[in-house]
Amino acid sequence: MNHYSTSSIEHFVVSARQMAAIEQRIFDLGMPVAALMEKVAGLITQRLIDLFKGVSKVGIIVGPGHNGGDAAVVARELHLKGYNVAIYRPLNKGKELTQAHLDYVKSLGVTITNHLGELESCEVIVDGLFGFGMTRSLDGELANAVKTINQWSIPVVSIDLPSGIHTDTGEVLGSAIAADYTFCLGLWKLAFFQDTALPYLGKPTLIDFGIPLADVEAVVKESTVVKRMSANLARSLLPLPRPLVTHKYKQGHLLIIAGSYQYAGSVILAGLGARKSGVGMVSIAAPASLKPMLVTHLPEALIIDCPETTEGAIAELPSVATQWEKYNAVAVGPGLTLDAQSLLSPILDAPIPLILDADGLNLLAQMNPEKTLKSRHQTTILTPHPGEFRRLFPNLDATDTITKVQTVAKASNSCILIKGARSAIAGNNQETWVIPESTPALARGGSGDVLTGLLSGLVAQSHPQKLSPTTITAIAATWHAQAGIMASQQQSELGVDAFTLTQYLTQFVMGNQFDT
Ligand SMILES: NC(=O)C1=CN([C@@H]2O[C@H](COP(=O)(O)OP(=O)(O)OC[C@H]3O[C@@H](n4cnc5c(N)ncnc54)[C@H](O)[C@@H]3O)[C@@H](O)[C@H]2O)[C@H](O)CC1
Ligand SMILES: [K+]
Repeated sequence: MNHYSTSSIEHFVVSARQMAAIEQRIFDLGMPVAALMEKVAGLITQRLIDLFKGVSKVGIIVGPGHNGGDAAVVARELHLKGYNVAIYRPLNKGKELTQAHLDYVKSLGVTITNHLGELESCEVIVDGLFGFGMTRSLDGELANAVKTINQWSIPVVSIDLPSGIHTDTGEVLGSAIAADYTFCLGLWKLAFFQDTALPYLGKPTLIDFGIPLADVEAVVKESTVVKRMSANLARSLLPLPRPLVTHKYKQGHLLIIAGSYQYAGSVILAGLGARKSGVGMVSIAAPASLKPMLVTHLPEALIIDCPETTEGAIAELPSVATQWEKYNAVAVGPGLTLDAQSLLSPILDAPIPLILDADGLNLLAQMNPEKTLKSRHQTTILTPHPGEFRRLFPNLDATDTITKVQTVAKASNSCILIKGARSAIAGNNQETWVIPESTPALARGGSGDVLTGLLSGLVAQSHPQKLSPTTITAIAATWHAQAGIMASQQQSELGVDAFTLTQYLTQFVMGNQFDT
């Protein structure tokens, strides 16, 4: 673990297999299974009571495994507190502990039915059908029940995961409960950071039931660790510290190679993103005709005029733009167009960190990306959206974003960020990060250019913490997403144009209203 604080429960993201192993370790050390279930269900019950004040009738769905066991204990506790509880149990079989809880709750007089209709008059439904033990697709009657519940307008709280969602990939297995709230138990599961699961999760929260960190680290250190870059964690690492005695070139010199006559604004947006990163110096290599405009918008930047093609793309780079010893990082891509064809090859030889986005990625897609990237001797960071990613790696056999970034990072010896509602990042050392929040307001032209500039500006800065490029990329992605969230809260989703976004970047670093 690094010296900064990722060693807390909320920063780990586990697979179903890892969760089961952690749980097993706890049981092997002497914790009784039933005691853990009791503890977890007590916390779930209290959160339900706090969330749904004034509610009196609660429907509880109890599945065959321990997810159902949790739900049965919740049913008992709510009944004892005076709630009107009805249990829907679609499958007659069940694990022993689950069955024991059901037998007891039945003896207390709680209705247990296999007719879903009896829950239609409930004010809240608790989904304990399946948790991380779900392995097979839902079909037949179970799938129909899930569809019916989704059609009702009764709020649904899922225990651990919405039933039907694959714990790791976030895929819908046949059909899935569309929850309003999901209480994730103990540790965040991978599904919470997969775009496919998002429409089903509702508002996700973690129920920390006191898993000792030592048990988590004992299990996840051997396999791939996935970490969650929360807003608070990103903010604790920003701004990158500057020594008291320094000068602009010691704070990093970033070269941005971007722009064309057609996409002139992309250079400005990348430049504004870089400005907000705190980087010491920015040089911009762009088509010569853009210079007056660039000087107006980015007076602090050094503009390197590039000869243009007839279409207004960069035709070639002047020698000053390839004197790599002058720069600490180079960002390539925004607005280049595919006319800037010959540009990329010499840049790929640059012995400094390279950040590729947009047309930088599209140009790379034409030149055997995996092999090309592998031959580089310095850090390479790619920031594709899913479309660009597919063009780069069309034959990749992986369904979910987290596996995709991990697979490609390893095969290409690079750091990959796939941008989405939930972005994921992996580095060649298999360090993996997920970004827990974003806003659809960021799905807007120019927003990616801002991220490119911001990220590249961070990469160019030397800093005593020596964060890995993968960690830096995760920080930039969270910073960008949180600035978007802040902008949309204050200006509505309509107000989050790329320029406005840049104005919220500093506010995120200074703000204290984010507690995720
Ligand atoms: N460590 C924790 O976080 C704790 C978790 N608890 C809860 O336990 C579940 C996991 O329990 P488990 O019994 O392993 O799995 P499930 O409840 O998800 O159910 C598995 C059960 O269902 C069968 N099954 C799977 N798919 C299907 C299907 N399509 N159709 C029919 N049956 C299916 C499978 O064969 C199993 O029998 C976790 O999520 C938490 O909610 C503990 O209570 C506390 C600690
Ligand atoms: K569930």
